[in-house]
Amino acid sequence: MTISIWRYSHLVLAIMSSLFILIASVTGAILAFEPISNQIQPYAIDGAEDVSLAKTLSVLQQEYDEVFTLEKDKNDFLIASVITKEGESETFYVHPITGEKLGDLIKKAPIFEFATNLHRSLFLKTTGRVLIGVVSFLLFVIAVTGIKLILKRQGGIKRFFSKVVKENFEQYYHVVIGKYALIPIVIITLTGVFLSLEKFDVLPDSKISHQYPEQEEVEQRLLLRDIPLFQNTRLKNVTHVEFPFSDDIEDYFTVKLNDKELLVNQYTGAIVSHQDISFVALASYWSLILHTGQGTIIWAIVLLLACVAIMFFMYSGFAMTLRRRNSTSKIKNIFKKDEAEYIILIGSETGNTFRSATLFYDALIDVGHSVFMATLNDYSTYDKAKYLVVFAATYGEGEAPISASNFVKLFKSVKQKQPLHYAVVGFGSLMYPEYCKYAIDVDVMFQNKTYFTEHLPLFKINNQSFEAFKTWITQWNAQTHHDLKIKFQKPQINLKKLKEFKVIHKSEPNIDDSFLVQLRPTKKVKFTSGDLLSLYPEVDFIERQYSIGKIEKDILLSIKKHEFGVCSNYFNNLKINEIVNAQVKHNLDFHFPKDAKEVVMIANGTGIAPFLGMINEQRTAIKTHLFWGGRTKDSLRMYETFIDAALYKKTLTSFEVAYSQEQKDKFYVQDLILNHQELISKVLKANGVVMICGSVAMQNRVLETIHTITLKQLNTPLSTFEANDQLKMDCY
Ligand SMILES: Cc1cc2nc3c(=O)[nH]c(=O)nc-3n(C[C@H](O)[C@H](O)[C@H](O)COP(=O)(O)O)c2cc1C
Repeated sequence: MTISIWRYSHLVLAIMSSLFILIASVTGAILAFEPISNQIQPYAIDGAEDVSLAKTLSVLQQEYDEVFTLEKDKNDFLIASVITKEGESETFYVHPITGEKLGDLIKKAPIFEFATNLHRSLFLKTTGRVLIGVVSFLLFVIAVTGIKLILKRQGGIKRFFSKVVKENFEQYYHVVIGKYALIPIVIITLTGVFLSLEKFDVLPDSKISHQYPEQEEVEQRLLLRDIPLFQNTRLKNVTHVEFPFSDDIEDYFTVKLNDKELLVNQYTGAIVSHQDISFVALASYWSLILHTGQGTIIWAIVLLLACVAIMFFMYSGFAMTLRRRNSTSKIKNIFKKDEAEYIILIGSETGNTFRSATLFYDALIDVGHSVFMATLNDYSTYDKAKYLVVFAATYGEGEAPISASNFVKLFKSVKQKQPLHYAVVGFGSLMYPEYCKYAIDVDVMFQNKTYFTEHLPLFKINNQSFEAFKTWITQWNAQTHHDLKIKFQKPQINLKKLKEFKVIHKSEPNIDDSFLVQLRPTKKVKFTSGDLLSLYPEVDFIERQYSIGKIEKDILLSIKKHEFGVCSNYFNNLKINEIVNAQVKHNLDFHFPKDAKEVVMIANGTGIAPFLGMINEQRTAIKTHLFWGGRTKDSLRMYETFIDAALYKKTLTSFEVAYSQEQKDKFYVQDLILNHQELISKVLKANGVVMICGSVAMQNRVLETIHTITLKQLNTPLSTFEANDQLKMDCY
């Protein structure tokens, strides 16, 4: 619930101030170019910072008839105001060592002039300045609530920079960019507020006033270069020097340094008055630098990127809100709650779970069932229902998502009139210690009510995996004797992107109907083991993906033939030298981790293909262990040459196999993992990586086993290793 409050404030403030934030960020981005373009002007002199004030002042005195001021501008260039030997009064950039004129003062370009006015006051003078000040403050609050939301999402400060789960483009980049841009945005907005307050004289007065003690007349005047203060002061500490107005002993040099202002007797060089610059003046100085990027190209670039990030946040934030609204308001039931045989109830916070629920709803409707879909918060009695299916995400720390916030209460008070079959599908993320906790709680609630009978055991889905969802549909079909077809959106295929691959080898299907295909690209194609090969059969142009093992320059695929499988039969009927049109999709998250010390690979069935490539490709000294689960010894045969070659080359350290059908008691790859728990915990503890490829059912069992192992051996939940990017999975 707390998450919703933070998200709500974040959104409401963003909507309220969106137009102004847009103006401020666009103009801010333009203005960030001003310090950059100034800095590339040739007025900065190498080593000038360490030149003594004595040197510069005396050279100016020699070169010009009279000197009024020497000051550093916002770009850290030195400016002198003088009367030249020709009697001209001039102000220009000056060389600190030779005293020569370097150039005329930079004039502000009209675009920067315009952008500055719009940025500061929207051309509305005081009203505009107040508005911008308020918007700056609102943006500060938005950034702070954003940081709070990221902390909640990532699971605390320690995990702030750890991996972000990608559910969709906008959500992913909103969080990823947010992690890096929010701190600069907090700085920009706070300094913006400060600068606004300063303009309205709200801050304590920071003006310096000196006491002027009476000075005794002296006969001799020290040369400028002999005045100790000037000798000991480097230009880097000076901001402004004003020469005495006349030769009167009571007219002084006024020297402004970074942290103080001094009056210096022009005859004796004595410091007549010394005043420290106030905290407010110092804060004002730094606010201006941090807000405008004056004098530093790097910070100006950071400011520019932060402004661009704000514009992206506006787009992605609103896109996410629209998506959330669309998915929740999309429920358009054909049947009323008391007419339907199937009831689908959804618990979702950000709307993604609605996607799977809607696909299931459509599939049931397509085969002629009466279905009613609602949120868990709308839980009620259902007169004709026989099945109740819950799709529930988990939020906070194992808590209910917003559309299920009231469900527990309702469940206690609503009594169903007839017995119902139930199934719960949990949506969560392995990044969180309380993986799918809310769905687990809901499942237990059903178990404890006598009028509910379990139709399917609780099924957990990690990161909205579509492959896992399809596995659940297969289980549903088997249990219910349905043939539900999930209609997923056809990805847009660009036929031009398809490449040609020649068939080099194809094995005959083995005892499990699995076979190997070796393909060679006809032209140069970049790929590595773990990438995916996408095919779009002409029947439906629906994408089918296969995990690639790279053997030399060829692609090795391991494919299981399904009786009516379009693609698997297509592959099985291929002849040597035939051409396959397909596209390589890079799967960066499933590449071999070249910087890990030790790697454990776990696969079942055809999931071994990418690992066959990795163990043969790998040339580093990374210890690599492969665990594989298959049905019988015959199942392994076609992979043996690759495994033996890798063991011989020592690119594979160990290979362990679990056969489910070779002995009386079934033995699966997860049992094998349990038998090697010391190795698993040792690898994870040493920052090693565990890679899993194969069926979703195997993946779930293996993850449960590893979770038990890490809890027992390392007292750490699996989520810690997932957040640390030590788990790489590609399951289907
Ligand atoms: C702040 C936050 C907290 C989360 N907490 C958990 C959690 O405790 N357990 C879990 O399994 N998933 C957790 N998740 C992951 C969500 O359940 C997962 O992203 C889900 O797919 C979101 O579905 P929805 O878009 O329908 O709300 C959390 C996500 C966020 C952003």
